[in-house]
Amino acid sequence: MSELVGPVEIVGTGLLGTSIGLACRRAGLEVLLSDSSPEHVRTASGLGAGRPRTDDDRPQLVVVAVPPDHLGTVIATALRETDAVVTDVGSVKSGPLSAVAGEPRAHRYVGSHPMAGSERSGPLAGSGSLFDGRPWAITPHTGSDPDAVELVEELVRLCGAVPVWLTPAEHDRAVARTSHVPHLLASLVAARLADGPENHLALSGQGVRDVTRVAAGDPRLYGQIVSANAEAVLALLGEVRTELDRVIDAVGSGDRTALQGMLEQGVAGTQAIPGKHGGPVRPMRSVWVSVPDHPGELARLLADAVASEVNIEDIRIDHDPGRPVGLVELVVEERRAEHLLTSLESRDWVTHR
Ligand SMILES: NC(=O)c1ccc[n+]([C@@H]2O[C@H](COP(=O)([O-])OP(=O)(O)OC[C@H]3O[C@@H](n4cnc5c(N)ncnc54)[C@H](O)[C@@H]3O)[C@@H](O)[C@H]2O)c1
Ligand SMILES: O=C(O)C(=O)C[C@]1(C(=O)O)C=C[C@@H](O)C=C1
Repeated sequence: MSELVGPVEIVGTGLLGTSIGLACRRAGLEVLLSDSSPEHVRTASGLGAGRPRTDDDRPQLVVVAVPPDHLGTVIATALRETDAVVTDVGSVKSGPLSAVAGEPRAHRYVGSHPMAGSERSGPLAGSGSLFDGRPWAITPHTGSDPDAVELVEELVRLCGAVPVWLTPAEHDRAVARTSHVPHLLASLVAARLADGPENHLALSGQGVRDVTRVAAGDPRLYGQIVSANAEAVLALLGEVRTELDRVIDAVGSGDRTALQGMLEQGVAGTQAIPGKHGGPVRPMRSVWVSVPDHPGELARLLADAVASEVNIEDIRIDHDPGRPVGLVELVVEERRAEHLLTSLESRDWVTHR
């Protein structure tokens, strides 16, 4: 049984690399940082994600967190220049594997992919709690050393994530469905807003923000991700095209039954997404609270929610700078929502039922 004692080297100190560095430091491991941008290494070090790697360092585990186009080269270099186990966190797994397959050192390589991130890039977007409770795919290849797989599993658990084992090919089909096609469709919807008249855009509510958030991600990064998974993405885009034609027909002909059938499939899709911790979906409900735009009010609301002994599963803040009051959405288990509402109201919060 291999034990992760460090040092852990992180190549690529952007959003993902810095977040992993912070999580490893939190667990007391020594973390070595490198990046083609010295400025990113400086920033990540300053944030407490580790220290710059030197030539004398001997990492136990190398985590490659560079953009997809560079993964293969950087993984191969790490295998050649160290004795370490090497993993990467790239969003597509077949490409990096084919870059090292057949190499004598490939037994030390185990691919992985945390299903956590953000529409932001770079070290300043990093967070040590990014992976808490999130699925993190581990995708060993047939030649992966079992000790190397165990070490990567330890990294995943140490970062607070939940390991999910898949083959590289199955992983790529899975993320085409859960990440890459959703991203493309979010971009298509968001693009319809770019030149929208101002008085139309003034009516942007939470719905359009929910549907388009990921579309703000770096186009260069997502261009590389989607291109690297073209086959699986294309198969699903073909399905979407067929369905889009059906929607156009149903709306155009006023076929309410067909339209409703399509919307019902959408409801079924949202219900198929597992709960945050990987278990079955627990019904959730949003509790809306008005929060005055004064320093400390949000902290007071959260303290009152904690005092109500209700677990907050998610929180969103809708704050229009022109308004003196922000609207905070607390997402809680449905069965606890009424208790939270009553408890907050008894503490003089204005809720929206
Ligand atoms: N953004 C997400 O939500 C997310 C989530 C899971 C996995 N990923 C994957 O993680 C990887 C990193 O993504 P990110 O969002 O952290 O990107 P990022 O742009 O924030 O960081 C990438 C870092 O890699 C550095 N870099 C680029 N080429 C390099 C090279 N050849 N050698 C060393 N450093 C190099 C860049 O300077 C940058 O600091 C990608 O492969 C991506 O597919 C991203
Ligand atoms: O939460 C987000 O912002 C993300 O887009 C994260 C997300 C995802 O689609 O779930 C994006 C790409 C990664 O490869 C993994 C995770």
